Amino acid sequence: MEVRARAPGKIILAGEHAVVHGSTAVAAAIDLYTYVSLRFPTPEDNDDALKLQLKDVDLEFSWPVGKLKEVLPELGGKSASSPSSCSLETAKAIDALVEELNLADAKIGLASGISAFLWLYTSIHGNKPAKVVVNSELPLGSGLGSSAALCVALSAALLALSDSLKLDFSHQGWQTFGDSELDLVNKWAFEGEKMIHGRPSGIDNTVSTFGNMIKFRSGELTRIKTNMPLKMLVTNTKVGRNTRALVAGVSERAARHGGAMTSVFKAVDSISNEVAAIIQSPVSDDLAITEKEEKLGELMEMNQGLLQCMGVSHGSIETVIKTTLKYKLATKLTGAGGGGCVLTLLPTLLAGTVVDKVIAELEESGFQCLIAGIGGRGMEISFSGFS
Ligand SMILES: Nc1ncnc2c1ncn2[C@@H]1O[C@H](COP(=O)(O)OP(=O)(O)O)[C@@H](O)[C@H]1O
Ligand SMILES: C[C@@](O)(CCOP(=O)(O)O)CC(=O)O
Ligand SMILES: [Mg+2]
Repeated sequence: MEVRARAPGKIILAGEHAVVHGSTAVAAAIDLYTYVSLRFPTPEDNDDALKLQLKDVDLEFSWPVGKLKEVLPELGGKSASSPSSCSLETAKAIDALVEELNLADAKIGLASGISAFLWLYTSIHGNKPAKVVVNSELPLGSGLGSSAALCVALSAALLALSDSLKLDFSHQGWQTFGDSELDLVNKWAFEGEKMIHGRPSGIDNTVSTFGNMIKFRSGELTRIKTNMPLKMLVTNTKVGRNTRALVAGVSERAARHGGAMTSVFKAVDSISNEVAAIIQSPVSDDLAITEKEEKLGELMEMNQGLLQCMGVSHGSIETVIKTTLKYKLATKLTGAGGGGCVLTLLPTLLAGTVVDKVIAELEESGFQCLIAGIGGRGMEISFSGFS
């Protein structure tokens, strides 16, 4: 009896960080996924532990259910159908469990992901023994939303085997949920994101759950239908960073310079709305597409300038911007910044040889490039071993 769930990463086309402060942002799912499989042991397995295997970082953890009952006794009988936030007291108890794992300094960033796992698992399934395996096609901690993809895939797998969803176990292959079940997954995933990011806007878990392209503002999503081909080069600077710290840094700057930062966030809001309008407006011919691409490129550059004002750019990001500018291509960071991934708009009529040259030059500088499919599927699940 096993369920497998997958959830995509994302790119933010406009509005990261400002979206935390109430501005509009535009995001799209990408075709790189995080997978979570969940299996409950049979009585013959004689297994009385909750096990978590994180394949990407080659780590495995095991908590005897007796220990979970002792440390998190109040989580035994929570309702999967009503997502709730982790209390301060429970967060402390979970932190203590994670501290006992003695993670190496280089892997300390994983602690928040493991805490999110423990919170989501015990909230939905109490102290039941299980084996959970996680693996991802996304680079972790690089701005492509691996934290949200993890929380969405985890919530989907946990809910799929809970009593609160009625699902067709006999369905072969990947299937998605109805809108109200997707909503429930999204709400639980947001609670997980809170444990990882501190103060997430909810855009990453929402686009990972529902897929496609979305406009997002103050917790509300509007689906966007693209009316133009959109090709982005994603460059991973491979500079590690931490979303929680970057989000907190922007809030601190906003507290120091309230008036200026309010204007910055307002400008970003206008940029995001204009980006969404351009993407959705109908196109008649190649000339119209070129015009739209030029406007999008300009808006990306403006957004990047404002992200720099927020203090989340980085030398490595500036190097990518300078390199792509030589080819007259527009670039902005995506996600939390401070390193991580950068987006470059690839116009439809741009020659393949130019794209190859840009990629070669970026990779010579030690960066890693990929062209991801944009606006695809959201979260899905698949059952195996049911008869
Ligand atoms: N596949 C995974 N395995 C283990 N931890 C993960 C995985 N995906 C995400 N995480 C958790 O999410 C954190 C990265 O989240 P974050 O800093 O928000 O960057 P991003 O969401 O852009 O990848 C990791 O440090 C880890 O705690
Ligand atoms: C910076 C922010 O806008 C996006 C963070 O994305 P990521 O974790 O860097 O993939 C934060 C948020 O919206 O929750
Ligand atoms: Mg994240």
